[in-house]
This record gives sequence, structure tokens and C-alpha cells, in this order.
Amino acid sequence: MMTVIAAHGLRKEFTVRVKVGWLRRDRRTVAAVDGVDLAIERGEMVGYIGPNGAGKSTTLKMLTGVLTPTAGQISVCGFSPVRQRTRLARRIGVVFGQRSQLWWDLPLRESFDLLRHIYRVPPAEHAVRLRRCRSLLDLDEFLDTPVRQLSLGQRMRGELTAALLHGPEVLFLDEPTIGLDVVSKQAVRGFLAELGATGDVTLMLTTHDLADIEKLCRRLLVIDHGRVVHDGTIEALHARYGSRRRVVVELESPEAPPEVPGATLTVVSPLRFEYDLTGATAGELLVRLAGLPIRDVSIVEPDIEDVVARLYTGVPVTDAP
Ligand SMILES: Nc1ncnc2c1ncn2[C@@H]1O[C@H](COP(=O)(O)OP(=O)(O)OP(=O)(O)O)[C@@H](O)[C@H]1O
Repeated sequence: MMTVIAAHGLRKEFTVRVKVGWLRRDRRTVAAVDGVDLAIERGEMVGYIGPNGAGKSTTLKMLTGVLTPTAGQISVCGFSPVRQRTRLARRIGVVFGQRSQLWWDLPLRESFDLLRHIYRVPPAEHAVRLRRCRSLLDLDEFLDTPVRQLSLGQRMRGELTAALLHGPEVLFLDEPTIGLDVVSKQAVRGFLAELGATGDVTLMLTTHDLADIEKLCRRLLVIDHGRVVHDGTIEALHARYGSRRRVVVELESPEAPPEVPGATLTVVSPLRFEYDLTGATAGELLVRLAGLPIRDVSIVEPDIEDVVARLYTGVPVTDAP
């Protein structure tokens, strides 16, 4: 395995002016990122999430060389982002939702051409990559439209293409699906999933849309108040917070539900009851229910929104089974 993004003791302080009383303002130092350690391997797709103001964008800005850390070490593709920013730029792609790397007055096609010159990409390579993006991201119908006239979803598809035309090894995305309609979100997610499946590109993305994470990321980093509070899979997060799959059973006629080891029973009505799976599998449970006049059974997966909301609000971790 090869670590492509590494950070140790990463810290960024900002000086802010805070109002004290009627007229006085004091300068105060706040740590937007407060001792973050990261090690992301080649080909990983990592979601970086956290509540507003947690420090996500600040971290990405330091990893891409836009901001100088107050303390700590960073290595991305073996480079120090601030000191070797130009060399790093050839190896990474960056999409920050708020900022554009396209030329507003030019048609998308010409922006792509300019980027080819800036990064000195051989024409044949450029053509192959552009063709791929055109088909996967459906660019053709607006390729000749000036960027300022594009919808948000069209522009985001253009931004992703722009970030990839020089063949980066690492892609940093800050809120790639923010404000997009359902169809554009799906297009962007599908595209990123495909990109990730090749295993060649390492992807780190911030998002408030947890469906992005569920669709794309095996690994989740959660940051709060500038510190990493979870690093692991979504399943590990569920396990840590004790969230469980639930089996909902509906009967044709009233019957007493059995107690099943490894499942916690809740009777909702004479015809409906639920089991939280604390140890048993859904299959084991269904075997125990075989004699009942069952009309319908459904399995409800734990909701990642719930778990993350609990994590953000600091609800203590329950004892997982
Ligand atoms: N240039 C700056 N000067 C002062 N404070 C800043 C600056 N940039 C960020 N901050 C502060 O640092 C903290 C972290 O901000 P950051 O933008 O990294 O959060 P975030 O996790 O990306 O939030 P969001 O989800 O709202 O985008 C916030 O409290 C923010 O107000």
C-alpha cells in the first residue's frame, strides 16, 4: 500500500475579531483545524464530513497548498503542498464548489483547451480523457455554451472534467453535489463511482449529503471542532453507535410474537411488531417466525443520517453488542 495523502498534527489558527461589550472588539485566536492526523492510501475513496464550521474546507485548503498550516506536516503525492504547489498541481485535481477553474466568457470546450495548454497535456491523451468525460457526464449538449450560461449541474460536470483532464492521481472535492438537482447528483455520483472503481485515483470529498458517502466512500472521516472524531467504515460507525437493522412484521390475524434471542421485540399493534437485531441475523429471526400468519416482512437498514446527527450533537456512544 502507498500512502498518498498524509498529515500529522495538522493545525490552522485564524485570528478573528470578536465584539466585547458595545464598542470594543478583541482579537482572538481560533483553531479551525486542531491536530488532525491523516493517512489515505492510493485508490481509497474517503468522505470527510462534519457539521458547519468543523474545519473541512480549511483542511482541504491546506492539503492542496492554498493555505499554510499553523503547525503540522503534510505530504500529498510526496510533495509539501505549499512549498511545492506548482509541482503538486500537476498531480492533483481540485473542485471547490464555490470557486471555478473555468473561464466564464468562454464556451466549455475552449476552457478545456486552455487547460490542456496550461498543463501541457499531449493532445492524444487530452482527447481520450475528454471523450470519456463527455460520454460519462453527458457534456455534449452544452460543450459550446459559455460557462456563465450553464446551470449549476452543468457547470459542476464541467468543473469535474476540468479537474481531470491532466490525469491527476488525487482528486479533492469540496461539496461536489451541493445545490444540484437529483439527476445531476446521480450523474456526478455515477461518474465518481466509476472513477473510483479503476483504483487509480484517490478521492477525498467533503459533503453534507450523506447519500454521497453511502454511494461512494468505504471510509469515513468525521471532523468536529477541528478534530477527527471518527475514522473508519460506515458499518463501524453504526456499530459504535449501536444502530441496528430492524425487521418489521405484519400479520394477517392477531398472534402473540415470540421472544427471539439476539433480537429486541417491540409490539406496535396486534397486527404489527418489530425486532431490533442485536445479535441474531434476519434469516435466524425469520426461521423463528415461520409458524405465524405473516402478511409482510420488511428489513429497515439503520439510517446514516441518524447516526451522524448523534455524532454531531455529542450523544455518548452506547454499548454496542
Ligand atoms: N479566513 C478565515 N478567517 C477566520 N476564520 C475562518 C477563516 N476560514 C475559516 N474560518 C473559521 O474556521 C472554522 C472552520 O471553517 P471551515 O470553512 O473549514 O469549516 P467547514 O467544515 O468547511 O464548514 P462548512 O460545512 O460550513 O463549509 C469556522 O469556524 C470558520 O468560521
